[in-house]
Amino acid sequence: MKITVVGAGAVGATTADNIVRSELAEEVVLLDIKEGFAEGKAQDMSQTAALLGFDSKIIGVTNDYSQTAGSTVAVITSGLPRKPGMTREELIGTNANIVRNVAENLLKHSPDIILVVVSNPMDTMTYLALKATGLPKNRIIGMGGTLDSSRFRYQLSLRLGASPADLNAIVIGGHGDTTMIPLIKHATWNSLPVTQFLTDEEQKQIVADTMVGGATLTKLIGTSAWYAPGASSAAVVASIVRDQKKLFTASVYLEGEYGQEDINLGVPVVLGKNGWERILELPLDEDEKATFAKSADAVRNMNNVLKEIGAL
Ligand SMILES: NC(=O)c1ccc[n+]([C@@H]2O[C@H](COP(=O)([O-])OP(=O)(O)OC[C@H]3O[C@@H](n4cnc5c(N)ncnc54)[C@H](O)[C@@H]3O)[C@@H](O)[C@H]2O)c1
Ligand SMILES: O=C(O)C[C@H](O)C(=O)O
Repeated sequence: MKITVVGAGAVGATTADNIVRSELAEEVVLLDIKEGFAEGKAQDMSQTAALLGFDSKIIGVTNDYSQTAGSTVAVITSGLPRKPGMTREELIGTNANIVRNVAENLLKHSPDIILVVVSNPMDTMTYLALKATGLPKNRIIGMGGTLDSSRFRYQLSLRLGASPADLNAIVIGGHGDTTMIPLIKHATWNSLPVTQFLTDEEQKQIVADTMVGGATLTKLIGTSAWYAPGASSAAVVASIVRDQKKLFTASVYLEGEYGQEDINLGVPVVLGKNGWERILELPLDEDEKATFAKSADAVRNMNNVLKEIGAL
């Protein structure tokens, strides 16, 4: 099996590193547009094999899509990251054309490919990849909710003094500072509702800190994060290539689910060898439904920009 990662920058390289360490495929292809960059990163990672004991091969290529031929999955991380003070949405002008071009090139060489889109603004980039390639909806997956849910579990773990692994908590909606929806009423600590152990004030703070998780790191680091994004992308790939049927929040094309049409938005899905295989409809209360509809409106406005800038 072959897995391709496009973009050998912070997130792409970390994703590839997690994939080879976990031996998710015999061959991993890392592709970047910058001459020699992916080759260098791939060589560096290959030199950890003797220490870490993995057998996966990783090769780096400069914009040569013929080397990606026959990939089962590709993760698209190419494009600009935000700088402190920016929103993810401000990246659309540069990233839309990059993502469109990359998705089309991947498909030319791997007609059965499943695409995992990471580049921001992620929900809109996922929608663009779907519309540009015409791939069946189940084979286009936006990675954002998996990361946001992991950050949500981190925030809960800090307040509760609990292990993040004992916490079950998901974030649905858009992958934006104001569009994500951490579902605290549905979150559990080994099946006990976390709301039993937290004041209203604490719950509000956890939700707010989760929503600005990416912005907080961008301010601290000077560019956006990569360790948790890379681990999240690799976890999504693992569930697909190992047919694990794990439940993740991912940005998928909605056709009536959650009251939404013609939009990619984060909802709980089962990920397996066919891509996203099933959407789980959660029983949302009226407040949550209204917040989800508002999140959809904001993402739809971004999708409309694709036409204005000629990307769709
Ligand atoms: N969805 C998420 O949860 C999530 C999480 C983190 C980052 N991101 C997004 O991922 C993207 C990458 O972030 P990063 O920190 O790795 O940035 P980065 O600048 O470190 O890496 C991006 C890489 O893309 C490459 N690139 C640009 N155009 C290309 C093209 N046409 N073909 C191939 N490669 C190309 C660049 O040369 C660069 O190496 C950003 O848009 C960022 O906002 C999303
Ligand atoms: O915050 C960003 O811009 C990058 C990414 O979407 C993240 O959440 O880390």
